[in-house]
Amino acid sequence: MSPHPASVPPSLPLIDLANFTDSSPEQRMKTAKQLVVACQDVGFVYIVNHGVPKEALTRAFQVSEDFYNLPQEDKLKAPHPPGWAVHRGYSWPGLEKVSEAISGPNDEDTVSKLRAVQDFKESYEVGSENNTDQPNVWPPNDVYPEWRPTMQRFYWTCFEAAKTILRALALGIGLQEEELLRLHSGDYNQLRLLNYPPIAAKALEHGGGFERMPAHTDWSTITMLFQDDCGGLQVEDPKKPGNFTDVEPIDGALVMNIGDLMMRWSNDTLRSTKHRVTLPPLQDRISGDTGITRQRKSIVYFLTTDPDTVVETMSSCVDEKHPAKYEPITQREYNALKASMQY
Ligand SMILES: O=C(O)CCC(=O)C(=O)O
Ligand SMILES: [Fe+2]
Repeated sequence: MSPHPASVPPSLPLIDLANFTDSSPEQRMKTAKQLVVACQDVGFVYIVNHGVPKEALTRAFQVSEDFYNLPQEDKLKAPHPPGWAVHRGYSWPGLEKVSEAISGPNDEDTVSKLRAVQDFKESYEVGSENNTDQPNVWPPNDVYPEWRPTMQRFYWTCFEAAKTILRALALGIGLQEEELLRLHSGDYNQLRLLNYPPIAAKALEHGGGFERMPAHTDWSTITMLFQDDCGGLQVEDPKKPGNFTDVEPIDGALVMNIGDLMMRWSNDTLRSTKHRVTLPPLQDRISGDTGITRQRKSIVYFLTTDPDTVVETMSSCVDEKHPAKYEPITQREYNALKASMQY
């Protein structure tokens, strides 16, 4: 698939961050406000000139590809620890979901094709080496020596770019420019390398609601997402719940979205919107006569604050008509609260 053609308007607002970094104070403020409006309306925005160098991104995707091409037994040498308290290392969800998805024509042929393509996604999560709450999990060095240094470097490359976004958001929402960044040391972010293996389209089509990744909101303050040119990411239309719009890949653009924590601190002014990953658009869906969809890769960078810093509702989002809806909270308390709501 070729990248989104320039003649077609993108499905989300698009911000050129060069208008924030290299321009007059008026232009900076205008861009910051545009970013905030997009985050209020949709909660999702394309950003170009985002500051992640193209070579660094190409390299991260290449190294990710090489890692996922390793034999499974090698990938499993860095397993995600059991349970959901720690988000590190390699996650291989197994075959079960695929077999659950066969609620359509349950013929032998379909089943064996599904087994051949295995699961919806695999992922690998990386944090800062300074985060003792969630120590990194790495494979032994001889498995793929490039993996660890490349991903460690890329983690911080993403944070550098994120700083500009946090500055623009703060300014646009009426805070001091450094106010949001001050809450993010960078040591509590999460880099997530995702691989969606080729899958028989039937697994999803007859699966009664199964997706490559089901609809969810992000737990982060903000998320930056880089996708390859496959497509399949969709965002819920905030005005029409249940309706999802394609977020087509745009060459050179990242997709930024607001997470639950930022929504809370902004007194629900900024929107944490549901999104999911489904099949690529119809024209790109099937490869050959086997009915197998393309592989998809994405790289996600979740930002969050330091776990024990108390964060109050942003002063600029509270007035007589809009009293603060939420108590001050730390990220650690917030995560515990969310987990208790889920179980
Ligand atoms: O792969 C994608 O495009 C989306 C990933 C995502 O939403 C997530 O990891 O939270
Ligand atoms: Fe997400």
